[in-house]
Amino acid sequence: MIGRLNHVGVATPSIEKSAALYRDVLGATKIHDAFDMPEQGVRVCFVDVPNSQIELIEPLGEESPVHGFLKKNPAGGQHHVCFEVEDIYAARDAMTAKGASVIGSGEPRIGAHGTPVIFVHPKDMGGVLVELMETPRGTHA
Ligand SMILES: CC[C@H](C(=O)O)C(=O)SCCNC(=O)CCNC(=O)[C@H](O)C(C)(C)COP(=O)(O)OP(=O)(O)OC[C@H]1O[C@@H](n2cnc3c(N)ncnc32)[C@H](O)[C@@H]1OP(=O)(O)O
Ligand SMILES: [Co+2]
Repeated sequence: MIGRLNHVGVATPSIEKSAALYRDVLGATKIHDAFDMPEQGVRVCFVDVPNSQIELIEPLGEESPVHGFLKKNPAGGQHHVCFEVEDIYAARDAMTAKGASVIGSGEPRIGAHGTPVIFVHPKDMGGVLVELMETPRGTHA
């Protein structure tokens, strides 16, 4: 069911500093402009790597889901992995049917690439927060 690894989410207290790390130390050549997603409580910046991306995420607002993570990991760290799926509703129903907890109401929300996403709780994913994202139309999974 899961398709391509779309991105690895990395929480950071400073997108600016983390972007400089990926550019100046790791040699990333394409750092996209950061943008706010108030409805998701994050500021986001994508760093291109061959065949995938790093998604730098900074908390936005007091209710941000990233706040708790940074309290435990003040320097930031690997936050989630995101896989592409063909049909987000079918993926959601499959997760629920297999006993994996879909976070929130279960209704997919629009993610950073403009397609619907869900999150599956780390307690059911071997300790890894898993994001499932519907593949943007016109691309392959
Ligand atoms: C959607 C826009 C963008 C995109 O790509 O499109 C993004 O990806 S934005 C990413 C930020 N948004 C989210 O992460 C939404 C889903 N996350 C959540 O709802 C929460 O972060 C949640 C429920 C995973 C954890 O909530 P909270 O931190 O309040 O819970 P606890 O601190 O009590 O943690 C419970 C339990 O889970 C472990 N945990 C927490 N975060 C992670 C993580 N990122 N990876 C792995 N494990 C995590 C935590 O250690 C606790 O474990 P325990 O053994 O019970 O101590
Ligand atoms: Co993500």
